[in-house]
Amino acid sequence: MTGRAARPAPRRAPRRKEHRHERPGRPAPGAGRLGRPRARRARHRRRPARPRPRARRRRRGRARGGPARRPRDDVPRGLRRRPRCGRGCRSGCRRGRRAGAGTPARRLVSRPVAWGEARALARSAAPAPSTERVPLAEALGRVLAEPLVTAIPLPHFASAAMDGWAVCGAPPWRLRADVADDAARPASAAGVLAAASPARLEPGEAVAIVTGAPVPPGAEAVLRVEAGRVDGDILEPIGETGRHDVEGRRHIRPAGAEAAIGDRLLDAGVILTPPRIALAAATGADDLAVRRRPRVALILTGDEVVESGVPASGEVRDSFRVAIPAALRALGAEVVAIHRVGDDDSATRVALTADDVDLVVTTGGTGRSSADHVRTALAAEGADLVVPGLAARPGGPTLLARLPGAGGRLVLGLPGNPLAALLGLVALGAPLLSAWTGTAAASRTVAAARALPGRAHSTGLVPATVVGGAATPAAHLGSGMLRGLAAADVVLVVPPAGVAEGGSVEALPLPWSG
Ligand SMILES: Nc1nc2c(c(=O)[nH]1)N[C@H]1C(S)=C(S)[C@@H](COP(=O)(O)OP(=O)(O)OC[C@H]3O[C@@H](n4cnc5c(N)ncnc54)[C@H](O)[C@@H]3O)O[C@H]1N2
Ligand code: MOO
Repeated sequence: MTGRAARPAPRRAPRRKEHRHERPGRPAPGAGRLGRPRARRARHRRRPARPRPRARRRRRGRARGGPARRPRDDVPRGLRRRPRCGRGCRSGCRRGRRAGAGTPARRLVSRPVAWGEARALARSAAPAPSTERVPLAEALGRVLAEPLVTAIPLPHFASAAMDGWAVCGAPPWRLRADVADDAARPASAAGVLAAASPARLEPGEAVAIVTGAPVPPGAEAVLRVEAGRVDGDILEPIGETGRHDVEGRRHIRPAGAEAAIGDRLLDAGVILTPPRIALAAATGADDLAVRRRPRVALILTGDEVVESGVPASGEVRDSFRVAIPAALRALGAEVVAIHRVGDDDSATRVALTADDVDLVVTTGGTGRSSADHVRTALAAEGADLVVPGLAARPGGPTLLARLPGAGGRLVLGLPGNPLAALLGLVALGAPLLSAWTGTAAASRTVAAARALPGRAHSTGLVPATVVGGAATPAAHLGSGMLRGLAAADVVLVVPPAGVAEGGSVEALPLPWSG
């Protein structure tokens, strides 16, 4: 799947996985003693004739400082590590297995779930959206839970759109002495309201006014200050501009021009952007009903992962601690706790239930080697697999599980390979969280700029750029890479049959591209 063969010797305690599919005497090219097994690719090869001696496994376990392996009997039957494939493969393939009677089907069947079904399962796993009220200052990016209906007209009084004079009838006008220039300038909203009932203008009268101030009843236009000339108490328009202001009855904003009382200004389910928050403020709102954000704990796994600086040979710089919380936030969730656990079963179990959260997201460790603990930890906690794996590449090992207990906390298990993890988030995290926060799951159709080959039995997830409605796959799309996704606008969903050049293909939005 990925170029994981050549992992050089690490500086710190290295991460090692069992080479379950390696043929004895034929090490993967480039794989040193500490190399990750290239042989993971060989899903259906036969097991080695002679399994690794027990003593060696124990030594390796101690060297990594990890706990002794959990006794098999602690692990529910459905998720035990044991040969699953009729051909002796132990990679998790369930070919040739028969489901045992009386055990929940989802636990037994770890066959990857087809794309559409997996997304539907993720949507239906979400609880109904719930609501909270937040001040406008905290509403940015939140999902509006109730329509915004205005209780006042917008604007709620007729006002001047320009600095100048409110005029009534034909020029010349007599400037009313009762209101001086400065007196017309409201010092505050209260000033505007206090000035809201100036005396009625009669034909042939004008009064000085500033932008935003209430126009007196009877005003027919505002003559801009640069388009009028005052001589004593007589006001006249200057040239074409002045005549245009007056004859066009310009520069008065009538009350209710934007909205009448009771107008629905925003629908429930929209994301609150700066102009939407400003619109809510204009109606007089101080807070808004928004969908509660699911609270998320993030668990980063992997002994080899380092979180700062340039990684030494054999170390891998963490790609997720910052990126995944940001992506989850864009999807409407909030990461409230982050745990780093090594390749350690009991630490993974502890982290799964450590926080008071609605959802746990894990990264890495979704495989079935001795260094991967997400599935065994879930099994030991009695979790039910909602989506055991995805018939899609990259991101195939992505899983969705539910822990037992009153809350039925969900766990989204993302693969460790960076592209696979982020696409797993798009694949299952996006539908889960869009149902959870009650937002519309958006996708569109684009044309394939070139033929997109399909892959038997699985959906291809292809980051692509879109220009003029035509999508071109990005370069650098290896499962362990990030350049392609960093350059992409969308993710194409390529069915197993592939897509011909010019054919239509579904394009999923990237959560972070708004
Ligand atoms: N025998 C098989 N081997 C593999 C299969 C398979 O079906 N059979 N599937 C492959 C696929 S596809 C994927 S994807 C990976 C998933 O592996 P895991 O989820 O167990 O992830 P790890 O093994 O822990 O790590 C994989 C890779 O990702 C790197 N990693 C982990 N965490 C981070 C991080 N925070 N930041 C950056 N990179 C990270 C890790 O160092 C590894 O290089 O399994 C295949 N194998
Ligand atoms: O490396 Mo895996 O398919 O890409 O999830």
